[in-house]
Amino acid sequence: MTSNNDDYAPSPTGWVRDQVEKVTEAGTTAAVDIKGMRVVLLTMRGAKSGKIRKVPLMRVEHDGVYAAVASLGGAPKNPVWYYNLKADPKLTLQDGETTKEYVAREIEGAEYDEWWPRAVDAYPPYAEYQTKTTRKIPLFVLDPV
Ligand SMILES: C[C@H](OP(=O)(O)OC[C@@H](O)[C@@H](O)[C@@H](O)Cn1c2nc(=O)[nH]c(=O)c-2cc2ccc(O)cc21)C(=O)N[C@@H](CCC(=O)N[C@@H](CCC(=O)O)C(=O)O)C(=O)O
Repeated sequence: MTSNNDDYAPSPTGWVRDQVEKVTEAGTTAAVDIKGMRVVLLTMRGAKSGKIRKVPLMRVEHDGVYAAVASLGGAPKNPVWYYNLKADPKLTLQDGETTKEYVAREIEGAEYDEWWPRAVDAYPPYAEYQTKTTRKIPLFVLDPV
């Protein structure tokens, strides 16, 4: 997946766009946090526009494996990036200064039940978000390429 900037489409959400800019300028996701908790930066392809989309998420990692939580603060609908990854699961994830390629795989059942507590451990507000919606917050495991 190329990431030449001419087809990069910044987030329309100001505070998110600012965090992406800070990470890009500093060259590390350590430049930002949410309530002191760590953030990773996903780069993926827009499902319809084909543009490059950069999506910061809370850092959820276990034994070197990352997960992506499509929480959107417990909103009734999935974030749009969920549909990007369903359409094209190839992405890169930047953690600190390191960026690697992954393929996103939505998980369910026992694997979901294994990963949900890890997500809540990494960012406790996820538990509250899940109480705010009947939508089951989707989880992706990111398999290294
Ligand atoms: C606002 C919308 O964003 P979204 O994809 O719904 O994602 C919403 C949020 O999840 C996203 O902003 C996250 O980065 C917010 N966010 C987290 N969001 C989470 O869901 N979970 C997190 O853990 C999380 C942590 C986090 C930490 C720091 C930070 O700065 C932001 C964080 C958006 O960008 N819309 C664009 C379109 C985006 C897009 O991908 N369009 C597709 C079309 C897709 C389609 O229509 O099917 C395309 O380009 O083709 C627009 O309206 O122009």
